[in-house]
Amino acid sequence: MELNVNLGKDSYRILIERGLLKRAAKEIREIYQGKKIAVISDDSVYAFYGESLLEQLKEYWECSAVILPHGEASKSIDVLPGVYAQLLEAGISRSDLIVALGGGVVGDLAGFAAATYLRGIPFVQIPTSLLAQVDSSVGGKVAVDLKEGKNLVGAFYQPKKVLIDPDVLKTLPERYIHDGMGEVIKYGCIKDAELFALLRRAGSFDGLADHLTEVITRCVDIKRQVVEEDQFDTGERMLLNFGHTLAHAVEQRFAYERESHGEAVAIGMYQITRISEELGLTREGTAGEIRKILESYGLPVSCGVHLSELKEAMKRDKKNFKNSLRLILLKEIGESIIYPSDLSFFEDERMV
Ligand SMILES: NC(=O)c1ccc[n+]([C@@H]2O[C@H](COP(=O)([O-])OP(=O)(O)OC[C@H]3O[C@@H](n4cnc5c(N)ncnc54)[C@H](O)[C@@H]3O)[C@@H](O)[C@H]2O)c1
Ligand SMILES: O=C(O)C(=O)C[C@@H](O)[C@H](O)[C@H](O)COP(=O)(O)O
Ligand SMILES: [Zn+2]
Repeated sequence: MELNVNLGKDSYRILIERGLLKRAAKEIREIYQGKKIAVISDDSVYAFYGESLLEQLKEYWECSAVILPHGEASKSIDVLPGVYAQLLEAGISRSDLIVALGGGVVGDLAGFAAATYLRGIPFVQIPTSLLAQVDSSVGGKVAVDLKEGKNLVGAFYQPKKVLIDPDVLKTLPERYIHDGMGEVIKYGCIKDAELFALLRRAGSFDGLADHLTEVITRCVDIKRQVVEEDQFDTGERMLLNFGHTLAHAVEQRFAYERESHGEAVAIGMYQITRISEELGLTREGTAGEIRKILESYGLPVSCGVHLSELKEAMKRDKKNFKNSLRLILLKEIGESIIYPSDLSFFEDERMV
């Protein structure tokens, strides 16, 4: 399966195919004929796929590897100087290439390093987690976290190609299968009632086995369309942030150590829909449907925190405009809207 992201001079192809990782070098050769490649990965992913990828790449290029500890802590601004130093040490120049091999943490960090090192060098995404395959590897949002909030330093910087091999999900720990399903369910909620129904029928990730490539493709295709329409997040693209105003605040509240991103998005989607349904902004019964599907895919819907504890972080949401929050709400499953509001939408004493 092949999709083309049409963004003028920043256009690129996304390939989705089982076994694709085994011919990554051939695919990269189609867009890159330079001298050196630096692969950025994390220790867990590298242990499974790093050496065999480097072996392939070494047939054509001089290769080096930057290997970070796995986990969200590696997506910190404090990690960047070490990454830049290793790129310099390997002699990576503007005409060389970075390959991001890993989940969303690696993809976001390596993409931001690529956007900023020497004022920008090209990069390729090889996403290995479900979340990265359905969401983070596409669209060019690259970023690092600050202790004050998620993704607060970043750029819009598109990859030159995205290589998605669903076979690598066989080694993904169960927690991160669930985590990725948070974003998959998000796509159903905001834009694709049919996808939501398919997920509900399948009932669990194992039940989706026969549809996995189709589900990944469907999510990526929604993201492609949205990004083509609004690359820089000034309108339509904000819909992809459904659940994220609360999610990012929950992640920050526990210093990125407790809820994973997909878990926090699950909590955010359910809780904001619960409130908007109470306010009569969302069709009755929607929050219950979201809760049911999230739970069936092993995701949480609450985290035992008062909304008052999340407000400082929500003030830093990137969608905020002139002191007003822009919330993403559902009218019903499959139809989302941008709803201008303020912090009074979130009652201090409510527990989420
Ligand atoms: N840029 C975007 O548009 C975008 C979209 C969604 C999420 N994100 C970001 O993505 C990050 C979360 O990404 P994630 O959920 O992939 O987390 P992650 O990158 O930490 O990966 C999860 C865990 O799975 C391991 N792993 C990954 N692939 C594996 C594989 N195939 N086999 C074995 N282990 C594997 C990793 O080592 C890690 O321990 C968050 O920082 C979030 O903000 C960005
Ligand atoms: O691509 C987008 O746009 C998204 O909002 C996708 C989100 O799933 C993702 O978590 C993104 O990184 C959030 O962006 P942010 O601008 O809220 O930091
Ligand atoms: Zn997200």
